[in-house]
Amino acid sequence: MELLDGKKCAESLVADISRKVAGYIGSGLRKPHMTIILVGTHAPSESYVKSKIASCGRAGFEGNLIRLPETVTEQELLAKISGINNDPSTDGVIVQLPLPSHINEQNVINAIAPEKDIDGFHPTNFGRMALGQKAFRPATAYGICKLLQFYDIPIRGKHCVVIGRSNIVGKPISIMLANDFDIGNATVTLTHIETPRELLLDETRRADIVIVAVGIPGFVSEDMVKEGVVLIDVGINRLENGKLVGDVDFAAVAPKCSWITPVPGGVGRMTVAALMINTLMAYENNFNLN
Ligand SMILES: Nc1nc2c(c(=O)[nH]1)N[C@@H](CN(C=O)c1ccc(C(=O)N[C@@H](CCC(=O)O)C(=O)O)cc1)CN2
Repeated sequence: MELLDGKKCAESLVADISRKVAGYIGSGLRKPHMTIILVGTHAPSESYVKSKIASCGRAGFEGNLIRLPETVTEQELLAKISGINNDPSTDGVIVQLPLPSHINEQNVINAIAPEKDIDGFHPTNFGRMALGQKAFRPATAYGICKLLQFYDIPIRGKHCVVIGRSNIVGKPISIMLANDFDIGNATVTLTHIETPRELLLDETRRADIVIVAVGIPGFVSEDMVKEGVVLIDVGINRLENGKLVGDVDFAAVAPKCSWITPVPGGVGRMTVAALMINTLMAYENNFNLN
C-alpha cells in the first residue's frame, strides 16, 4: 500500500502557481485576488478558511476574508456578493459552506458571478463541466483528479464507485471521471447512503477505484473492497477526542489498498490546491492570458 499524499501534491501544484504568478507580476500585472466570505463562527470552517488564506500567500495571491455575523440576512449576504461581483480588483470569490439554516445556500451560490465562481458550484459552471466544456470545476472533485494525475493512477477503462451524491463532491467527481477530457473515460457507478447494502457491496467489491464522501467515520470496512483497490477518502470527521478521521476504517482497509489517501493530509489539502488553480484561471481569464 502506498499513500496518495495530498500535502506533497498540493505543495507541488501551489509552487508551480507561485512561479507563474511571479512572472505575471514581473511583467507589471497586479497579484491574483481571492475573496472568501465566512458567515458565523463554525469551527471547521474557520480551519478551512485559514488554510485557504495561507495557501493564497504561498501562491503569491492576495487573499482577503470578509467575516459576517451568524445573524446576517440572506438579502444582506446577496448584496455583499453583488458588490464583489462588480469589483474588477477581485478575480474569484467563495462563500464558505455550510451557511446558517435561515439562508438558502443555492440562492447564494446562484448569486456569484459565474466568471468569479472559483468553487465551480454555480449552475453555469457545473453545467459546462458536465458537458466537458471549459469551466471552474468543483474544488474537491478537481483536487481528487489532480491527485490521481500526480501519481499516474490509471483512470481510463477503470471501474470507479463513488459513495455519496453531494453537489460539491459526489456528483461532480462522478461526471468528471466519466467525461472524456484531461482525466476521465472511466466507468462510474454513483451510490449513496440510500443504496441497498447488497447492491452497494456488489459494486464496491468489484471497483478498481472507490471514492467515499458520506461523512460517516469507518463507513468503508475491509469487507467492502477488493485487493489492490485505489481508495479516495473524502471524509473529514472530527471525533469527540478531537481526532480527525475519514470515512474509511483506515487501519483495517489500508493493507488491501494499492493506494489510499490519508486523513488528514489527503483530499482536504487538494481541495485548497484546486481552489488556487481555479483562482489563477479566473485571473488569467481576466487578463486574457490563456
Ligand atoms: N465554499 C466551500 N465550502 C466548503 C467546501 C468547498 O469546496 N467550498 N468544501 C468543504 C470542505 N473544505 C473546504 O472548504 C475543506 C475541507 C478540508 C480541508 C483541509 O485542509 N483539511 C485538512 C485538515 C484540516 C483540519 O485539521 O481541520 C486535511 O485534510 O489535511 C480544507 C477545506 C466544506 N465547505
